[in-house]
Amino acid sequence: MAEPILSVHDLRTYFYTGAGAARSVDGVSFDVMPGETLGLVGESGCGKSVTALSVLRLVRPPGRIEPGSRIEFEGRDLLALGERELREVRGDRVSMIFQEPMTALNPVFQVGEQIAEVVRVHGKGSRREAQDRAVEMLESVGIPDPARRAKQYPHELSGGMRQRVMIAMALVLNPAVVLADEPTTALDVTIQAQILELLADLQARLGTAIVMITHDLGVIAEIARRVVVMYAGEVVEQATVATLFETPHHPYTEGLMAAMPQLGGGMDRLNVIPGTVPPPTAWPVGCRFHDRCPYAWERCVREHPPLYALGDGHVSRCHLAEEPERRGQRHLPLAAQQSA
Ligand SMILES: Nc1ncnc2c1ncn2[C@@H]1O[C@H](COP(=O)(O)OP(=O)(O)OP(=O)(O)O)[C@@H](O)[C@H]1O
Repeated sequence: MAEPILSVHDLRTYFYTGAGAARSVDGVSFDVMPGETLGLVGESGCGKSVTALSVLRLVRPPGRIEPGSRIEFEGRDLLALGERELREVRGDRVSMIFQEPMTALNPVFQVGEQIAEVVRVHGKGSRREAQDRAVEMLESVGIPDPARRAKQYPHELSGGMRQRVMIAMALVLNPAVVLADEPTTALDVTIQAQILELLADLQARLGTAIVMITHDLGVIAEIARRVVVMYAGEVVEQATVATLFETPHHPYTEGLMAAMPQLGGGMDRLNVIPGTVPPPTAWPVGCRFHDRCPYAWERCVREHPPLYALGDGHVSRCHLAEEPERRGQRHLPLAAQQSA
């Protein structure tokens, strides 16, 4: 079996705010294999973005990656690298695509120049070569008339085009891993499908591993092979996409699935998981999902579940792994529903 290209091990990223330590990422581990697409899914506030920012060490104070966390990339410990070595990895070997290209692109530079700059900063070509490379890249992300578009400013492009520019920028140095943080959320559905297709196509051509961060299981179903489900700063389930969709184990995953719009399902109200993600300064004791869980019992309030192995790499942070007969029964009042 191949070695992972990226290994995140027991990652803890805390923010030291006035309200106490926000344990936004709280012991997260997962591996990314070369060339694969791994989905990272969960509701807003579960710690997905902070996980990605931590991998690139872009977390700023009052945020801090806690001692004991380990991030290995191509066999090197990213958390031990000096600033210079880190800059060589960032953008070159590991890059990121952000949700909102308007904030990630510089409004006062032509888009071609911005892509060329990435090439130059990493010493991968002269000014001229970098510009040619930028135009080539714009063409490969499906931008028509790329030489002309390269001379335009971000505000002159549509949202979908800007996202293509971001993708071009993230891929120009042919990185081994791309962290894509909700890259299609701000786009309408048709453009969203085109961008996902583009990413899948580029990945097949370039062999890049993609970590696709999203709150949308539909996106995961379309593009990923394996999926990591996050809740309240932790991994709560991990499986192949096929296993997760056929036999989800964690009640949180079940809830996310029930909330997915069904094809042809009309305008019926979607099932939503009752309650909200608690603030990271006050994760519940026991299972962090217990007050929103349809099956929780006393043990869930007391005992924080470990990641139970269910076979074939499927893991779930739920005591149902040991007491499956409890599924379908509710033993505690559903606090969030009562207060609603
Ligand atoms: N700079 C910061 N200071 C304090 N808390 C922060 C900071 N950045 C993130 N957090 C907190 O960390 C938690 C996790 O945020 P994160 O953005 O990773 O969630 P997410 O799952 O990616 O959600 P979203 O999809 O909304 O980005 C949130 O509760 C957020 O408030």
